[in-house]
Amino acid sequence: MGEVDLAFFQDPDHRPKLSITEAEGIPLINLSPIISTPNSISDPIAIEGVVREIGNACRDWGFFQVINHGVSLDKLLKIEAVARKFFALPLEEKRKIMRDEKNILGYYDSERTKNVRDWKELFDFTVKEPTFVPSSPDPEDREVIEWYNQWPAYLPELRVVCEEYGREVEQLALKLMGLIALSLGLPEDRFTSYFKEQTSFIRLNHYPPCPSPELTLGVGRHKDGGALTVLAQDDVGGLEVKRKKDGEWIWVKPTPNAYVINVGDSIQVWSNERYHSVEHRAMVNSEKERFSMPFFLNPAHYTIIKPLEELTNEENPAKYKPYSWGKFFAHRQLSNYKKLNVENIQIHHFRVSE
Ligand SMILES: O=C(O)CCC(=O)C(=O)O
Ligand SMILES: [Fe+2]
Repeated sequence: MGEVDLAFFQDPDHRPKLSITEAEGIPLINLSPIISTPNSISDPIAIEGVVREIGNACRDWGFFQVINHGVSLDKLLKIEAVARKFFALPLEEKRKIMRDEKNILGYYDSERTKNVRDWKELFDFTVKEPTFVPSSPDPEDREVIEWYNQWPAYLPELRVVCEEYGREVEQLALKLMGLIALSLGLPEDRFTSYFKEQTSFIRLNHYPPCPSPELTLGVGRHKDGGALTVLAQDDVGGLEVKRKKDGEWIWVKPTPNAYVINVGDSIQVWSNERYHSVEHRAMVNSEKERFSMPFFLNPAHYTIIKPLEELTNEENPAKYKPYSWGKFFAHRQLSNYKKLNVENIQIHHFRVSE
């Protein structure tokens, strides 16, 4: 990536501010009471405390960080190191495993968010191989296709390290869904069946230094469409979250060996807006490259997403009409390739008007 092309310029309203606000940061939650180690005894009071903290964070912020999360530091360090090696490969090597409209997994360097180019390159891989997804967003089209991972021939360790890491971070994501269910007064396994044939994937993001960080973003403002995102970021920082109470963009200060967790659109709908999926974006800077790694926990493609019956009643009727996760997801993926003239699909398109 050399000179900054106009396609990367954000509209003036959406350009990053260079002064950083981190006065009231997102909550930091210690998961040690729920992560069992061979000698630990689970303490119901401590677990209740964690559930309460998670519920409050989901309600007030839609974002939180977790420490003592059970993912081994060794696996995290290994994947960070191999991600650096991968992005340092010559472009022609990376482009050999380029993703496209049909084979969506692999390398990509021209992603758009809300039709503006993001200053980044990425590598996507799925944790369930193959992953079944609808072939198109068209509701009449019943065809389902299979996604397979693509791995670079010159870096065989990438596959091993990514697969090992994926298994651990998936456990953390599912555990968090259990805690979120409890925080909503539901059984811990309330969401489990939605993820049997999950469409989750992991993304390795590389944000190279950018000569015009005041005009561009590494990822433009957006909400994550799935259930939950479990993000590892390096110590450079750049993630910003739109604070619910006043709409201010807040810098998420990197915490060593912590994950940043955010509620996705699906939880907003399932919870009938007890919890909200919140906008976020990633800034770039002119000096340092940055790496981040989100795990997007997504339901099976055939999941119909709608407010849970347990959380709705006559006084609090469902705020959303049911929609197919697979078709929503297929629509989102397509918009990464085609410059759309209309707004990308959003959950508010299914919102029942009040
Ligand atoms: O890199 C980051 O900090 C955020 C990435 C992100 O929000 C995304 O990929 O959805
Ligand atoms: Fe995101």
